[in-house]
Amino acid sequence: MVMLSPTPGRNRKTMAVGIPTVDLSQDRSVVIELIIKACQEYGFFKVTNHGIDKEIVERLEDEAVDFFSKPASEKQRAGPANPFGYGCKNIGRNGDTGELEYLLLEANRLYISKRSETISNDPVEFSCAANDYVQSVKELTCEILDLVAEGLWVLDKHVLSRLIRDVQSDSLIRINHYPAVNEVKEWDPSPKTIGFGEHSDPQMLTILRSNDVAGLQIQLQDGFWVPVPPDPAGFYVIVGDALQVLTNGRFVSVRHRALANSHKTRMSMMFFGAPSLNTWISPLPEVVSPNNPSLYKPFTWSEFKKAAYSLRLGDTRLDLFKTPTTD
Ligand SMILES: C=C1C[C@]23C[C@@]1(O)CC[C@H]2[C@@]12CC[C@H](O)[C@@](C)(C(=O)O1)[C@H]2[C@@H]3C(=O)O
Ligand SMILES: O=C(O)CCC(=O)C(=O)O
Ligand SMILES: [Fe+2]
Repeated sequence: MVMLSPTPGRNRKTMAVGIPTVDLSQDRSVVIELIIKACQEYGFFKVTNHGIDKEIVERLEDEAVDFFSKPASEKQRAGPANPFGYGCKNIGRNGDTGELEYLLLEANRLYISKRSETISNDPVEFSCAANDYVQSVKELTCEILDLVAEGLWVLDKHVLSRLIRDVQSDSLIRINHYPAVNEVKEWDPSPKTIGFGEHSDPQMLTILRSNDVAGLQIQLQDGFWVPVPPDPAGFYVIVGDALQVLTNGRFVSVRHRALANSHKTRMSMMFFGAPSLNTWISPLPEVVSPNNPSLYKPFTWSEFKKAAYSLRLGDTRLDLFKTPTTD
């Protein structure tokens, strides 16, 4: 990873850094080592040679382009997002806003089929595209979680992926659409229209894919923001709060944000891998020892979600679940 000096100019807190990239076709032991390192240092990496068919991605992307190009009154039929459905500018229930519109859906087959009726004039087409995409990215999530378990020397190699494969899994899919900005102020060397404000994802793992328009940034542990170059052929992997807890803080849930100051429309699709609502979340026994006691109180995914939804987007909700001795 090459570290360059901070970008000169007014926005000093942005830095050009190479994003860790994992070619999944490499030798398994190499892949595991790279993933563990990236999750510990950044909570973020890109995967290439992931095996997901380009056509599956493009079908959902085309469906999303059709949806977002509809008149506002038609899109509202799929909204308002509370939290699921079509949302415009409002994020969550506590006053957060951004320069975007989105579709947020539960990532299960029946739910998507039902919801498709308000999203598309051809609900079967939308539903097939979304369900095929979910199935592919869910498989990728599980593959990565199995590699993580192996890399952490966890005895039950599928302990993490089983949570996502569970039929009751609370995983979500989100498609964000950031409209093009007509007028980028020429005099401003670092325009910063916030599309989606800084936050960490509450779930275990997020798989993000975008079109070829920039905007995503991740925050390093020293506070610097790093722009992530868009790569429509790759997928970005984001460690979420739940995986930070399961690994007892060895992995970091990375803070990230999306800027919306491009002349071109940006579109991103996220799969948020989460366990079922009644799953207990606490560090895996293999990452806890007398020298390394649990940093978090056990909680259910439902309790954590409730806390997340009662807070603002940028709040560090994990603070509420730390064991008293760690403060
Ligand atoms: C402001 C909020 C939006 C959010 C729920 C929350 O209260 C805090 C977490 C937010 C977030 C961030 C990652 C995902 O985009 C999301 C769907 C999630 O699970 O947590 C959003 C929530 C949302 O937009 O409903
Ligand atoms: O749209 C993006 O690129 C990021 C959005 C995001 O982080 C989210 O929806 O949780
Ligand atoms: Fe996010």
